[in-house]
Amino acid sequence: MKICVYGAGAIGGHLAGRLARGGAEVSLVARGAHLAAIQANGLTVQAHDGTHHSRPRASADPRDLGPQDAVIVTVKAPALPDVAAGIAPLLGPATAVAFVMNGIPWWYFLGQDGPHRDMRLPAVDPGGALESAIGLERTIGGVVYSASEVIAPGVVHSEHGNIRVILGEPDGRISDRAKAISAALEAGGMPSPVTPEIRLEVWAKLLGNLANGPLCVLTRRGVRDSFADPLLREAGRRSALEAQAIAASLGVALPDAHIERVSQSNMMHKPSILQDLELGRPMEIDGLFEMPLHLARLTGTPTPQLDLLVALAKQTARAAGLYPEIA
Ligand SMILES: NC(=O)C1=CN([C@@H]2O[C@H](COP(=O)(O)OP(=O)(O)OC[C@H]3O[C@@H](n4cnc5c(N)ncnc54)[C@H](OP(=O)(O)O)[C@@H]3O)[C@@H](O)[C@H]2O)C=CC1
Ligand SMILES: CC(C)(CO)C(=O)C(=O)O
Repeated sequence: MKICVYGAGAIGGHLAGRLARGGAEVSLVARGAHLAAIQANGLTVQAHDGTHHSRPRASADPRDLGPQDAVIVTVKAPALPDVAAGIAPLLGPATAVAFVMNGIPWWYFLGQDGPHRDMRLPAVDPGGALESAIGLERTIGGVVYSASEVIAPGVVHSEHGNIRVILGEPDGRISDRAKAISAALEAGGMPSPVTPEIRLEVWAKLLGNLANGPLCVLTRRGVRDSFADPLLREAGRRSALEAQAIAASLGVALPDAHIERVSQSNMMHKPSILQDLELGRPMEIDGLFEMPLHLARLTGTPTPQLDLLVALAKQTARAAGLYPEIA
């Protein structure tokens, strides 16, 4: 299977390494020193099951890579407009595009029954660029569990954990194309269930991002160090409860076990949004923090703690020049 990973940093690098290990014809779009290192020395993934080395085709320019069976998009949300502008050369008539990222995805309400059917989300798809360039028909949703970091150009480190990539069609069908991507990932050692309920999985993951993300941005420490303070662990639990209430207001019922799971977390890992702050990269505030709160306001769900923590995290991001100032 011919698969291109678009934005092969921490997560995309891990997935590209897994796909190569499983025998897929994998290529990747990356840039800068990371790309130069991959082109010169190959891609190294340090994971719980060993260190994997591969030599995927790599370029900053999708035109070098040509049409694919599938594209897996793993950029940070602020880079999505670049993907919309650049992806055309990778698309053949039947190319599927899986968005394997955190946060509320741009396609969330498209084709979904309910009061918000077909509502567009300009904060995560400015100007509808992704919808125009890719469209709902090609789109597969994705959720990834893999605490990862680019620790040196060309080298991705993944903290031991219950890694997986959950894939799901926005309309809930279990499609052959999702199963094919899943099989390619699993062949390389990445568990990859295909679910009929991808929106539930989006929220299950977001629960964790909202529980630890704003707090870790404020403490500037990883999850374990932040949650070492019982008061902050309890604050994380309350954020998760508020996120659970937003999901419920949209008809997504997350079991209480998820609250316990995220508030018991002892990950050393620094959430990727904190990695961005530390490295001076645009932060995924809108998809991960702001969009869920927008949906809370839309459904009249009170989120007093998240309102405060996200406002503080946004100030931190603004002060670092990594999130737009209030106009
Ligand atoms: N890291 C983690 O542990 C986890 C992350 N996630 C989610 O996964 C997604 C990806 O995160 P992560 O892998 O950490 O992000 P990274 O920043 O590590 O990876 C994204 C990569 O895409 C590259 N990129 C962006 N735009 C372009 C472009 N136009 N052309 C070529 N390359 C481009 C970036 O390059 P550059 O660095 O130069 O910008 C970077 O190497 C996010 O939604 C994140 O929230 C989910 C679970 C865990
Ligand atoms: C922290 C983690 C692994 C889960 O909340 C994550 O999704 C991230 O780093 O962005």
